[in-house]
Amino acid sequence: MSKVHSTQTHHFQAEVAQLLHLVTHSLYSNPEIFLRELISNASDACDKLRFEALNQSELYESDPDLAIRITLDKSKKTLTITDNGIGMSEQEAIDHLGTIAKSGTKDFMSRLSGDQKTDAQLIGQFGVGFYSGFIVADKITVESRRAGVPAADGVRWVSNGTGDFTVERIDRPARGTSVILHLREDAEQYLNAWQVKQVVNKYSDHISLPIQMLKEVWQDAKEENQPGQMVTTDEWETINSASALWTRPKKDVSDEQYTEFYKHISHDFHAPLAWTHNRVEGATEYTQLLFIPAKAPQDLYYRDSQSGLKLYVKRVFIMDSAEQLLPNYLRFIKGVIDSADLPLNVSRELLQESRDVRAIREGNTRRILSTLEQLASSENTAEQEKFATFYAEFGAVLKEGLGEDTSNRDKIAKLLRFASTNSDSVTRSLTDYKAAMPEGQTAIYYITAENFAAAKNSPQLELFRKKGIEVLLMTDRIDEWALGFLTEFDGTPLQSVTKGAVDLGALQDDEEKKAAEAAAEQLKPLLEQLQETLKDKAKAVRITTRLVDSPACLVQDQNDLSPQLAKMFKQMGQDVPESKPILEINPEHALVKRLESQARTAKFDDLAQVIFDQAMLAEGEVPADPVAYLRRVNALLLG
Ligand SMILES: Nc1ncnc2c1ncn2[C@@H]1O[C@H](COP(=O)(O)OP(=O)(O)OP(=O)(O)O)[C@@H](O)[C@H]1O
Repeated sequence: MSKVHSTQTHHFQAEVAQLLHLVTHSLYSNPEIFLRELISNASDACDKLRFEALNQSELYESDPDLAIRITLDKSKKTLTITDNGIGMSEQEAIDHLGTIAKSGTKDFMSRLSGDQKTDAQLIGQFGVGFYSGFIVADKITVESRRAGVPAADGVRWVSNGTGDFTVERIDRPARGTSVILHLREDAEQYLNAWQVKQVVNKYSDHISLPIQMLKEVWQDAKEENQPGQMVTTDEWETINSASALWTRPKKDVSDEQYTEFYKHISHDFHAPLAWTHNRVEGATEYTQLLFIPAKAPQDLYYRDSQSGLKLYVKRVFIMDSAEQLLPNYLRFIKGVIDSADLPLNVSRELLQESRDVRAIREGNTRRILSTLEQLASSENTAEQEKFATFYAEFGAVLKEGLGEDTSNRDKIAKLLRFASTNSDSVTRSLTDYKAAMPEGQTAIYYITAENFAAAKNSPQLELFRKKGIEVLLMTDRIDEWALGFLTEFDGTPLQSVTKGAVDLGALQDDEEKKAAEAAAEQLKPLLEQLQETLKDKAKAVRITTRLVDSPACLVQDQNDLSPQLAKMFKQMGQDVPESKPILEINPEHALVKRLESQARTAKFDDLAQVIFDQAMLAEGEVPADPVAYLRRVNALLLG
């Protein structure tokens, strides 16, 4: 008894409809990319089947040889891409071919300018996955059956790329998916086998599965004076190299092929900045192909952001995002690891405990850090620019490594770049800083602040400026936390200029020190009165030599958290002990002198509070009671 199946009509998700409109109404500078996209999907579907079949070999049914086949039908004007991968159920076809799940798509859509030419170029680079079929087809039929379900549970999905699509249940004995493109008149060149082979060669040669087409042979004319012609035989021919790209020797892989491969595994539409490809031998054997992307993904800082390493075991795909193979601070790296030692049925839990995995992780880390070091120290401008791009995108993440990866701390520290009082751009390395240190300077000085302006104009830098001592300006949120782990670089201690009392050692002459001591003695009553007035706000009040133009500044006790760090921890939901800053005053400043002269008057209180609040403002912080601050300033202005 044959079942009657109804055809249902569904609407595309709004973003899909928008994308389709774009695909079908733009001019295509690069229509051929549809093949790359559809072959990539077919290859992913085969990888998924292989993985699911590791524990369920019956999913292979009687068809274990995975392949992608392209067939051309000149009379029907169709090009069909068939795979015997995982396939789709009816619901999966509705969900996956009617909505967009891809993470980069929103970003992509937001870049569209409305100008057809520029947008078309963008599509050419980015690819729009399955929907790129509509660049060349005015109708697409997808027929599919999921591995392991009966032939009667096949699905047919049809759309002409406007607002909706239909789905119906069909009988489909073959497992996997066929994407049938009904070619537009202006895309009939893709009925030509030679042309299709060219495109496959260009974009999809790295695919490790065989991509097959029916072999064509030359046939002479049967009658004299008639032209000969190419005829299609019924023998399948593999048209790509069909070996996994990472298994090939480096010299046999071109930059274009590496780039295409990167785009295939990362879904990134930018070319990678750099890659490193090695076969590692020894106690743990594996092949590593690691890419450094040019652009940070949007989810880089999300707790559940996915790592980008695919794990293969002896060329069998095992899993995506094998986060155990890289430390967390290198989570932006994409690539493939193919291990010769791990068991095929390795699970995420097993990976956690494996010695081989630890060795692979360490090997990967070393490689990435040395690749970055090469870019950073290169004489070649293009390479230096690559490093600058890398640093702008991923520098803050790299700093997490100072806390996470003690064994590579020195290597990471060498890669760090900062702005400084001598350089507005983030290009100063600790090595360069050290090399330029004047004699007598015994520490690397830095300041952390909310933003560049607050760092650069901080009163704490006045003395350093006066003495011509360079201070590194750090404005990444993570800096203070990360630098807490870097107490020294190449034997020289790092010292925050906002922590503890200022001690420039040999750089400060004895006279200055003596003058400060004398001032402290003389101003003792003032300091005591200030301390009493500000007891709710300041932990201590003391004289400083670090100020030149400002009356006062705030510093932290050597072991206290800065307000920025305290704020960050609080936002993360952690308990932070309350710590008050220390107010340091400049005995030479006219306002401090005024304060001294008003010591026993009614104005003292207001003046003291204003000086404290202004020191807050100079840090980029808002006074605890802004209205009271304004009232006091106004009273002083009028008085
Ligand atoms: N040949 C196929 N076999 C099985 N599922 C497929 C196939 N082609 C597409 N799909 C399903 O449809 C989804 C959407 O495909 P689409 O190409 O639009 O995006 P994507 O594959 O997620 O991203 P990208 O194209 O960047 O790889 C896929 O994630 C997959 O689940």
